[in-house]
Amino acid sequence: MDDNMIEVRGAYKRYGKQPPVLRDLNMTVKKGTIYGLLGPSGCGKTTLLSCIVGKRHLDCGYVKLGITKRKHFGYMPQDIALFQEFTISEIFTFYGSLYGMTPGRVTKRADEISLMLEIPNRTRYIHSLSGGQQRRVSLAVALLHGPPLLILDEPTVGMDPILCNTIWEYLVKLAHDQRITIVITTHYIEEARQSNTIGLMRRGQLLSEESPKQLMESQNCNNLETAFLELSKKQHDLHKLEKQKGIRYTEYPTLTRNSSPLPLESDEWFSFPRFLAQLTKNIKWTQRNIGILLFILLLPSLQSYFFCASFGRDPAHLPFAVVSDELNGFVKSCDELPYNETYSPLLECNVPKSFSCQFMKQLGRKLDVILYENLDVAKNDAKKNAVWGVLHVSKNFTSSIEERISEGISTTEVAIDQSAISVWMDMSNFIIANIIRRNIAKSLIDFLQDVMEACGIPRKVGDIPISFNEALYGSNEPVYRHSSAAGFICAFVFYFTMTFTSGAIMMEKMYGLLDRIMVAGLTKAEIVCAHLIVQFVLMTAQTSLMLLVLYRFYDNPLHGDFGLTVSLLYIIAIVGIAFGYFLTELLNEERLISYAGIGMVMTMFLINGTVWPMEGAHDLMKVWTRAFPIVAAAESYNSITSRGYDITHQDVYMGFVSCLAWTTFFSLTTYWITRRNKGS
Ligand SMILES: Nc1ncnc2c1ncn2[C@@H]1O[C@H](COP(=O)(O)OP(=O)(O)OP(=O)(O)O)[C@@H](O)[C@H]1O
Repeated sequence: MDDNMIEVRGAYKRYGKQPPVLRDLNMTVKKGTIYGLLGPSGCGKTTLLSCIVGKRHLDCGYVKLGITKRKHFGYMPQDIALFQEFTISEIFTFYGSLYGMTPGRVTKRADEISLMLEIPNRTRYIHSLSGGQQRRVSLAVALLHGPPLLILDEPTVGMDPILCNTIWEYLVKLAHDQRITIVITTHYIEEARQSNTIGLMRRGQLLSEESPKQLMESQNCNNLETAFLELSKKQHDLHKLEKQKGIRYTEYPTLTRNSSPLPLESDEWFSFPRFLAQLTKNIKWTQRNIGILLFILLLPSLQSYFFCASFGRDPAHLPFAVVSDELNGFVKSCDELPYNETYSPLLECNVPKSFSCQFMKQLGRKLDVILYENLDVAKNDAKKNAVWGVLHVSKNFTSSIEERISEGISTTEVAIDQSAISVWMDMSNFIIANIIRRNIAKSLIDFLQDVMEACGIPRKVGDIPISFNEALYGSNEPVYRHSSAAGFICAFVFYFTMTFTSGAIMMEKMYGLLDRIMVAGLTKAEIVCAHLIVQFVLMTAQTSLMLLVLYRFYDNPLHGDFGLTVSLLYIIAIVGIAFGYFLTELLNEERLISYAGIGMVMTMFLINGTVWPMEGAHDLMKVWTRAFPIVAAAESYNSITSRGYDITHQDVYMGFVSCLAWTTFFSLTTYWITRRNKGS
């Protein structure tokens, strides 16, 4: 190994169940040399490099390196892998900090490399550069810290020949003067003439590893293209022969996943300067995307406002038809009554002239009463959805009610029938139908109490004989929104943190940014901590605004300890973050993560009591849904805010326990999937 910078022996690698990409591959790269790795598209060059830099595990075999630290790599991936919202200078500063360079050294190196690579003004943003310019910046990042080993995946694609030549001259000089080892892949075979060694790769194997001169001599030709063609033909003929003889090409070794260790052990698990570089980058990214930031900050409070302003309020202005036979044929409306009161011989007091008018007066406070003359026309309008229903009062309503009051149990059958109000209703909307029924019943009681009062009888006599005392929890006039608020808040805090986490991670993952910064030495712990800090600042701002809307601007109940309430929200946010990480590892595709997130939050709304109390669910559902993330937390939140319970109450602490359990589950599963993915 002393002389060698890279040794790959017996390397096998495949993705899932697909045919192997590397099979029994051996490779040797000498220190201080340029190794040109050539081969057709899809032959496995990038896969081999990703195993060398430790992005992936080999299935079998090993990679040995002559370096001991990640920052000894200078890695330029095939993708541009640069943060688009940053300037060239900021990119240099970021990577310089990861590599532990002083600001002065970063500037000095950046000046040198920028000159050689003709990098544009360093105040320019990456997104404003052409593809070729971005590629040059990407190469500059790999060269920045002057590492002893450079791994460059197609650095010259899309560059003009003069610049390509300059780059090659520079690389040759690096290898010769500074004994830097360079592995470079390229599709331009002739370009690789300047390498010390050329590895020709085909179908997951190296066909040869020789100097360009030896290679051409051994294949009796004077250019590398023809040499590669000759070797490919020989490999093809050999396979054909082996096939004819019934020899199987190579058995794929039976192995367990991740059976080969990564070539470099991780650096120290946490370095403060690296963490600070990542944190600064995250903060800058958030500042640069002010639109997204405002959206993230304001959406929860806006949703809270929509929730409070529209959800759970009693529906108002519901049109309802009334047909009163008392009026028809006598007067057309209550306003036309010649006088309001009359003496009732039965009750022996002055009572309203028409009880149906008195009843309508009460009903009109709760519904939009529309008086009809004809019952059929009213019913027809109800069928046409013009009114929510029809209420019919008989001709002798007033006298029969009087009889019911005065005669009590001796009331005649006729009076009982004629005092009954008939109703036909559109029952298609559960909530509206029940509210109307409640309003009609309440109006009748209020009207009867009015009559009692007119006759000097205590109003109470007209009430139903149930006394609803002061509510133990909540109010005697319950508001539907209050009972849904807990489920709403918990589900939203979970969803927003999950979305922000998965969005941030996927943004870095998608363009190879995450791989690149990890190859540069950043550890998962540093990435997670830097993310958590930004996430917690945002989450604090989001939650404060949300709480302000819910509890300051609107009267949602908050009877329990405020500190406990906020602690619960933070712990729910942690579950959201853990779930966000879990999804990014499990699904690895933004679209699928969005579907999963939306699916999860919709399910939550259905089973955490936001839409309907779970007391109405099937017995089996009641049991397992309690184990679902955030359901126990929503119950806990409701118990704290509506009932004022403290942490010693089972309903409260079970919410915390459930959140901790789910966080642990998501974290461990994410860790396991991450390790598994490295092997795939
Ligand atoms: N993450 C992945 N999952 C599944 N298959 C993959 C993955 N990455 C690469 N492959 C497959 O592995 C094979 C080798 O790909 P690789 O990118 O290593 O080739 P390459 O020689 O670098 O190609 P190119 O020169 O076009 O970049 C290809 O068939 C590719 O489709």
